[in-house]
Amino acid sequence: MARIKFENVKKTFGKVCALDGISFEIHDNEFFVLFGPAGAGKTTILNCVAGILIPDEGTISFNDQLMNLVDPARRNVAMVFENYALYPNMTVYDNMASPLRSKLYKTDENTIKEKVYAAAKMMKMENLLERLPSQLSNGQKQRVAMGRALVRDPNVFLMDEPLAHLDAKLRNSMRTELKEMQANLGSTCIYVTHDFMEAMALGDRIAIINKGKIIQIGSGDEIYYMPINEFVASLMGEPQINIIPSTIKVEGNKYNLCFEVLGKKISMEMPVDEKVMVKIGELALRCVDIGIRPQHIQYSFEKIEGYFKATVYSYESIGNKSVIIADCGDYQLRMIAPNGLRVRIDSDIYIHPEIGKSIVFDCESKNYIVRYDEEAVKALATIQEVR
Ligand SMILES: Nc1ncnc2c1ncn2[C@@H]1O[C@H](COP(=O)(O)OP(=O)(O)OP(=O)(O)O)[C@@H](O)[C@H]1O
Repeated sequence: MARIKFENVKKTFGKVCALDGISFEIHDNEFFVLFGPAGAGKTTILNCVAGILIPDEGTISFNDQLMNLVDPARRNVAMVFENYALYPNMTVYDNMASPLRSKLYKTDENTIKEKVYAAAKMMKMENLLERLPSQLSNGQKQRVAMGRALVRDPNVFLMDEPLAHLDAKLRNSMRTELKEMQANLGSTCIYVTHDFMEAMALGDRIAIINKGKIIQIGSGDEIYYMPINEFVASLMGEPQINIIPSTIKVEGNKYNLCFEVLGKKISMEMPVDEKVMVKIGELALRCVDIGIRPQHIQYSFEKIEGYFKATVYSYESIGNKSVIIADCGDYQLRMIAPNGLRVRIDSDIYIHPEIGKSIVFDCESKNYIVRYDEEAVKALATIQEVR
């Protein structure tokens, strides 16, 4: 298994800059997730590790050994793709055995049998070995593709959205199996996904990629609770974080948060949190974006003191819960609600954001400034690292 290091790696395709001088290091045995929007550069990173692409600039090394010019076949990486890439006319057994029968890894048939059966056991598909790919479900095909990667002892597993084609239930169970498998093998794994839940569930660390740049690297909790900017905050969370453009008015030792809802000025006293107050004072903050997760917005359909009035824009189920979106004028607020409520679109809704759980962003640069309970969140991230 390997430590993998990128230093100032740049890769362009004509005028498109797919990787814009990125640097990062993946630890030995780490499950490292690449997470970001379409076209961010995630697959290009995998292809550079595999040797399918050669960087224009910068270096890639495995365990401090320079890899830029090493042939893909000699890098000993195992790739698992979204489209499985199985040989249609070979049985599951032969598909799984195929890497060990290649010229480079030529292995005797007894050893192949041992390895194929061990991988089949791990992927719980011993009963499928005689079937052809056409006789398998999508989930089973994906297991074969993983099993085929497992028969070798690769430096690194590269997985490009391997669960994307599976239904939600299977995706959940495969997620758990994948994590278990990786822990058992003690392997380095680079995993690309668009799915926030998958990134959180699998990644020892997550790298947020956008426009060929690494925006933030950290544990799921670290990035979720302390996103470096509003872009990262909006990627990390479903439904997306709410942003309320606000100003801070200081009256004596009171800090009031002022914002508009449907043309009406609202003022809420900011709860006292030493770190937040010190930052506001130090930076003389006046204009901020307040980030609040949907689960931290209280609502009622009856008037309540301290709640402000907005209008219901939509109410939609997202599985085992629903999301109410309220129209507040220049912006909308998302909040979590149970399924099965009788909610009328355009009706009044009374809202109370829990400012004491919010994140404060700079309204111009959109960068993170401070959050409530920052010390507790940092401690949580440290506990994770120690684990
Ligand atoms: N062979 C290529 N020729 C031209 N442009 C390419 C090529 N491969 C990738 N690109 C461009 O490089 C950028 C990064 O692509 P990449 O596939 O790495 O993104 P991604 O993050 O994996 O996206 P997705 O999540 O949609 O798969 C994109 O703008 C893409 O269009």
